[in-house]
Amino acid sequence: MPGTRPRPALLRTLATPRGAAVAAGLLLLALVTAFGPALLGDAADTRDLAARQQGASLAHPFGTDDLGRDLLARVLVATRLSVLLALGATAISVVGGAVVGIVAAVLPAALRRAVNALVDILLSFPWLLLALFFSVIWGTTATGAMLAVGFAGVPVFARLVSTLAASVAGTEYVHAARMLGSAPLRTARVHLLPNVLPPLLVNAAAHASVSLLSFAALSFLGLGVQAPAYDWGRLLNEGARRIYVDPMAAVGPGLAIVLTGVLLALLGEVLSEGGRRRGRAGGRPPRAGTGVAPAVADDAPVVDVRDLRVAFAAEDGSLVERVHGVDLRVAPREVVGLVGESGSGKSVTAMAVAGLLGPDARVRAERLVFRGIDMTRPPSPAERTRLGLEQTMIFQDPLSSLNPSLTVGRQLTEVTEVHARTLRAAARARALAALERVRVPEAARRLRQLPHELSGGMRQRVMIATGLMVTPRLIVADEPTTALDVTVQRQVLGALRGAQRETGAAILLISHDIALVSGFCDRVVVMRSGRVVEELDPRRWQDATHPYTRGLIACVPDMTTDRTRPLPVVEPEAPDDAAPALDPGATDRSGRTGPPARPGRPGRPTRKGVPA
Ligand SMILES: Nc1ncnc2c1ncn2[C@@H]1O[C@H](COP(=O)(O)OP(=O)(O)OP(=O)(O)O)[C@@H](O)[C@H]1O
Repeated sequence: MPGTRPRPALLRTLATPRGAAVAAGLLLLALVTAFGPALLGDAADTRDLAARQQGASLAHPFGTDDLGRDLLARVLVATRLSVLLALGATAISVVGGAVVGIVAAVLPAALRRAVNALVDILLSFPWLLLALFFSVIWGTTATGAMLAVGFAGVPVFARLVSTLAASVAGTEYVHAARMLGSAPLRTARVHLLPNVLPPLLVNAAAHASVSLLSFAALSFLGLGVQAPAYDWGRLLNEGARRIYVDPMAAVGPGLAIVLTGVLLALLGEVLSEGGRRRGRAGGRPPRAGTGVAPAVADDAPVVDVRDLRVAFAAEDGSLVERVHGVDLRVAPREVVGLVGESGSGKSVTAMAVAGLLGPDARVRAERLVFRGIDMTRPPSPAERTRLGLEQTMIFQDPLSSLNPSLTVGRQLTEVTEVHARTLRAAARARALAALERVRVPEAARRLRQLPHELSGGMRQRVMIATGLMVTPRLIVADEPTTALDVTVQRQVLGALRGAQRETGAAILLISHDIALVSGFCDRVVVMRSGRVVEELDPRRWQDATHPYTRGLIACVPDMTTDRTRPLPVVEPEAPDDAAPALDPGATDRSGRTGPPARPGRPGRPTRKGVPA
């Protein structure tokens, strides 16, 4: 219903029949665990030699044991020890695995490989075998068995956490948070944990079921809980001796183990279902914040690039240059279009300007300056803050640019928290105004929603709204409308234009669509194979001199185009085999010096269908 807040995903999942059954089962299990020993302790321990080894009856549904004690009462009382030991073992596995996984993720590559290799070796052993091995080390006590089962599960979670941490750490939004100067602990808390925790919890619930079974197995073998204490494994052991005479003596504790195991496994599925309902994505959150006084004169170029060269390491370790000496200047408030076929180096050029190329990129330039900041070297903390406040990036896929686990409002207000320490209420009011200005309907409700709950066009407008949280000097829009239909494209471009007028920012609009760029930009820079081939005034296409530009323009149909004939095609360029590689003095974004230069082959084709 419009205007009402949607129920959290987990609540919606619990409202399903399976969710409700799991919730009821967990409640029952919790009640028996909490109150079983107090309510049934006497019945479970009262000996009645006259009634020893009885079969199932109304008075004793599971029968009695060797000393005439009621087996149903004993199974119920054993719930506490069985469940708590399984949960304890699971906690050891999860915490131990998380520590090993996170430490492995931050270790230098060689050590990380060593830890991962050890984890792989441990994972290749059958789990119960590992548990038996550890139980010999820790001794045949209940605590020893808990430690054994717990430690046997550590490699499982170590592998899971290191994989999750590595995948989240490589996302655009974590990269952006680092660029904003967010402290490592804050980045871990705000971006890593919320994305790593849900899959970790899902796996922990499912793993608790395995721990329960393993624990029962150890106790059954006499390696777990020792007399006079008892858990389900021990009761099963005692009952198994009489299984052909009184089957219920073994079936009773067996049922308790199986039902609880199924319940915990279903809990994992319900949590996982809740996670799926929330949707998933990766990406980069907005750069936002409050305006700061510009550190350079307002009429100085926003972007000043001369002879920019960017290379990446090929698989054989050689460096392959992808951008070969690009010159680019963007004046304040200027809207510059960067067009060219796929792989022509548009995005790499823009990412170099924004300082967002990863450590695998080797950047060299005579000049690579964003508003007085030299982008060829790592920024100082003050420069990092300015970059966070003065640049806004809008990518093609907003779903991958927004943190899937944070609400729209939280992401819009992020930088105000990091840099400006604005009060949360003030930041939210600003975020609401920003959403309204880019015409996001029901802005107040949208602030509370997660990115996947918005349409593609709306997400893109949220990205543009992030630019309105600050006073950006440059908005880099990398194919911002490619994934959208034509009507929504117009709305998004309108929002972008509005944001530009309001903030006075310059725009670098990247597109392979020369028709779109010509209607939007003051100037168009045409790129091919990592080089700028021509710069044009979009109102004077007829002045284009380069055959490639002329070819691109000829491919755009107009009202006079003969629809019976195929559109012209731009001929592909010969592969750039002779691409020069960087010299050893080239630096990557972290200031490291590059390896010796060696020429190599470009890895991607340089041509894609020219836009119609
Ligand atoms: N991290 C990387 N490692 C290796 N090569 C890369 C990397 N990033 C980009 N490249 C290469 O650099 C070249 C330019 O890529 P870029 O993404 O800038 O092209 P583009 O013009 O933006 O194309 P598209 O429109 O398809 O995005 C391509 O050959 C690409 O394969």
